[in-house]
Amino acid sequence: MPELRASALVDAPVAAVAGALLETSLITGFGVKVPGALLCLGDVLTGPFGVKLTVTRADLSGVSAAGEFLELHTDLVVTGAGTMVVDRVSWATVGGVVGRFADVTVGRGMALRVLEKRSALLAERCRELSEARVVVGAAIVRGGRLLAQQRAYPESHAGQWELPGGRVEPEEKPEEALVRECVEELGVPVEVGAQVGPDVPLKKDMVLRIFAAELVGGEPEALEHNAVRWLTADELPSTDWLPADRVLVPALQQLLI
Ligand SMILES: Nc1nc2c([nH]c(=O)n2[C@H]2C[C@H](O)[C@@H](COP(=O)(O)OP(=O)(O)OP(=O)(O)O)O2)c(=O)[nH]1
Repeated sequence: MPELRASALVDAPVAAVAGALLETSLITGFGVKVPGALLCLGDVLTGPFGVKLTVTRADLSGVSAAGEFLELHTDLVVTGAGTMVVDRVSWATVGGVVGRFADVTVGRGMALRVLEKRSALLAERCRELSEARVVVGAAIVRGGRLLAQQRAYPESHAGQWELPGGRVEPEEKPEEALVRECVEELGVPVEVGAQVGPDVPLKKDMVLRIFAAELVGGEPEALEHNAVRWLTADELPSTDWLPADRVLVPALQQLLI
C-alpha cells in the first residue's frame, strides 16, 4: 500500500489539539459526508467517489479512519514545544503501470494538498479554541459506576444525560469551578483529579473539559436536574448523552475498568 506522511507542530496542549481534530468541519470542505459535528468512534464517513471509512480511533492519541481502499491516521505526539501532529494516509493502488503512474501523479499530489489544508485549518482552530470559554464536567466514579445527571432544560436537550459541572467563571480556576458546581448541582463536596479525554469543542468559543473527581462525603442528589444515575461501563454507549459527552464515552469507560 503506498503511504504518505506529513507532520506539523501545533503550539497547543495535546488535549486541545485532540479536541479540535474531532470537529468534522475540518474535513467536510473536502467533500466528505459525516454523521455529526464531532467525530465519534464507529462513525461512518463517506468520501468522494462513495469511499466509506469507519472511525476506529478518536481520543487523546489522535484519530484514525479505515475502509477497504483507504486508511487515514493522525497521531499526536507531545513535545516540549507543543503537539506534533503526524498524518499518515495509505491507499490500495490500482494494479499495473497506469495505476502506479496515477498514484505518483494524482494520488500523492491530492493527498498532500488535502493534508496541508487540513493542517492549516487545525492550527487556526487551535488558536481560536485557546481563547474559548471552558465548561468543566466531573467524572465521579464509585464502585465501578459513573455518575450522570439528566438535563431538565432546554427542551431540545431535556431528558439527555451529561456530567455534573458548568461554565468556569472569569475569576475561577477550572478545578475550583468544578467543586462549586458539584455543590450547587449535587449538594456534595468533591476532590478533583486529572483531566479525562480531550477538550471537546462545544461551539465556536466553548470547550468541554472533563476531570476525574472523587466524592469526599455525602450522597449526590439531583438539585437542578431531573435525576442522577450511576452507570456501568456497559451502559455508557447506549445512554442518551449530550453530543459532546458521547465523544468521551471511550475515555469514560476506561475509568470504570
Ligand atoms: N455541565 C455540563 N455541561 C455540558 C456537558 N456537556 C455539554 O455539552 N454541556 C454544555 C451544556 C451547556 O450548553 C454548557 C454548560 O453550561 P452551564 O451548565 O453553565 O449552563 P446551562 O446548563 O444553563 O447552559 P445554557 O443553557 O446556558 O447553554 O455545556 C456536560 O457533560 N456537563
